[in-house]
Amino acid sequence: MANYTLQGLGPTYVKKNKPHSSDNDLIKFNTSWRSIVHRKKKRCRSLLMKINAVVNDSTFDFEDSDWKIHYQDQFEERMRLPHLNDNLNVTPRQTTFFLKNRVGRLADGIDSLEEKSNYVDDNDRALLRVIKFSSPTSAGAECIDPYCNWVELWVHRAGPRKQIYFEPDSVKAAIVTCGGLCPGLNDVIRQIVFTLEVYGVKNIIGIPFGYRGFVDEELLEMPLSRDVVQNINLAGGSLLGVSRGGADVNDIVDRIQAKQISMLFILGGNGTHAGGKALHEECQRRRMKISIICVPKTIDNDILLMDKTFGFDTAVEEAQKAINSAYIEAHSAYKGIGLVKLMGRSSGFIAMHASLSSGQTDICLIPEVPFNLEGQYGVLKYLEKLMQKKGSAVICVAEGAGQELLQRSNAIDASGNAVLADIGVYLQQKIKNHFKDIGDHADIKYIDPTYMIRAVRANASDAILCTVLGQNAVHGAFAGFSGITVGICNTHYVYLPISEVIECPRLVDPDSRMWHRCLTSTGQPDFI
Ligand SMILES: Nc1ncnc2c1ncn2[C@@H]1O[C@H](COP(=O)(O)OP(=O)(O)O)[C@@H](O)[C@H]1O
Ligand SMILES: O=P(O)(O)OC[C@H]1O[C@](O)(COP(=O)(O)O)[C@@H](O)[C@@H]1O
Ligand SMILES: [Mg+2]
Repeated sequence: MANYTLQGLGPTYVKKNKPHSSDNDLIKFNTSWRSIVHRKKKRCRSLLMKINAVVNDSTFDFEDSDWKIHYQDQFEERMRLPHLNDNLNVTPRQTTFFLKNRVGRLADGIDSLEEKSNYVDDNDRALLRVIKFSSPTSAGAECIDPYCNWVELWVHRAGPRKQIYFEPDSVKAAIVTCGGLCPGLNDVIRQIVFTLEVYGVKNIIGIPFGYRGFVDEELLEMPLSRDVVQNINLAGGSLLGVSRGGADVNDIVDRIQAKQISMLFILGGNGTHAGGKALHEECQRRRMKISIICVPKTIDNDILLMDKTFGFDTAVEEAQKAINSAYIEAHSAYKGIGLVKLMGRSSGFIAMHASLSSGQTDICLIPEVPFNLEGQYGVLKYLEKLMQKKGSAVICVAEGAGQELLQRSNAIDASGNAVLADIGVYLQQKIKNHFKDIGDHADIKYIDPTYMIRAVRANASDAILCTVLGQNAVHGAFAGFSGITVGICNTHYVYLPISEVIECPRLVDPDSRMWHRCLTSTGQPDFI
């Protein structure tokens, strides 16, 4: 039987034998596998891409009875959490974070307290993925080998450890919030401060306006305590302020050294995480005893490996309100079309989820799915049909959608992110002109709720997520980790190395069940 090689994944998959198959089956199987692989390779949108990156540059022989073990070993190595002990000789002490249980009343009327062992062991793990796909053609399948064998992949469980690597008395902790706003920033700041104080930390500061707050002499650090942060979760925004762009890594580390910061909590998205990783590496190079812990923040939900980022749920809830308004406007107008543009520079999660939750979107356009405006199968023709059939229509478009239709400016913002052309205004104009050209009437109501969906305070579900992430960030720092981020994977809270979550933005997978559910709900066809 011929050997065959599956390429294009980074690693080379060598299959020597396939039991119970003819060579013809092999070729067919190979082709379908390859096409899946190619579709997935183009965009770094799936867990599979992440997993395959694990075995980059290596050849996997799936005939080797131990291939799973090798694969898992490499995965474990990749998910290993950087620790202060990697290049410093630091000894731990017993934790100062106690969970006390009231067990009874003593004779003198005083409660007796018992310390419970509710700590997380460094060897505790959470399962990264939980579906066992029986074939590469199963919807949304993420397979490692051509037969889609089940491979358990574990990541590190977050939480308080019995041993800690800092004396709380001598800790100076700093918090900084970078990038754009996101609901829940204040909730995370608040929980970090609370938890630090429970450990016994007294010296806590806030760095104003993102990374630039380290180096701009005019920006003063803000002392933080339970009293200061007590009610900040009642408002949106960030107590500390945010910014894009900013400062040189070396300058920031100089300032960290000068300020004698020993724990740094960085709240931000993929850009911020890239900065956090660079800061961690520079601090390591200088052999500084500092824990740098990131907390992923973005309404776009574009961070790899995690179920979701905080702020996303709230943003979707707000976005849904805009879609509801667009529907009411469109439905009440004579031949009304409601058009809503939502954030999502490279990922369409907000548009997809808001369309699903509102149930009122007829057309959802996201950056991950190309579409034509003109032509027999284009959006405009479909819109004509909708108007004839229903008398009104609602379109939800993500800001990064259809950029190829627009003139690019090559402009970038202070952080180096591309400044996108306005697809909302462009669509509004195109629709208006189209209906005029065909001699029909269309009353377009355009809503751009951009900043309204992220300036609000966190909803209940995000507030809980922020609480857990904020607390776990502090536990991670005391456990001596540095260069890590906190997240939620399959409903469990975990620590991940920063490098693993920012290789590329997480994207909506057009082959996923979620996108297909969105299509089922809107009823829209392919626009290609
Ligand atoms: N590759 C990088 N290395 C170091 N710092 C970065 C990098 N990318 C972005 N930053 C910094 O991180 C901060 C936030 O980045 P930005 O992309 O605006 O937001 P987000 O973190 O939400 O993606 C900015 O101060 C920016 O200068
Ligand atoms: O106007 P700003 O502050 O640059 O924010 C706009 C950007 O905010 C986002 O919603 C989120 O971006 P970040 O995750 O980088 O903060 C992008 O989709 C959008 O392009
Ligand atoms: Mg970003």
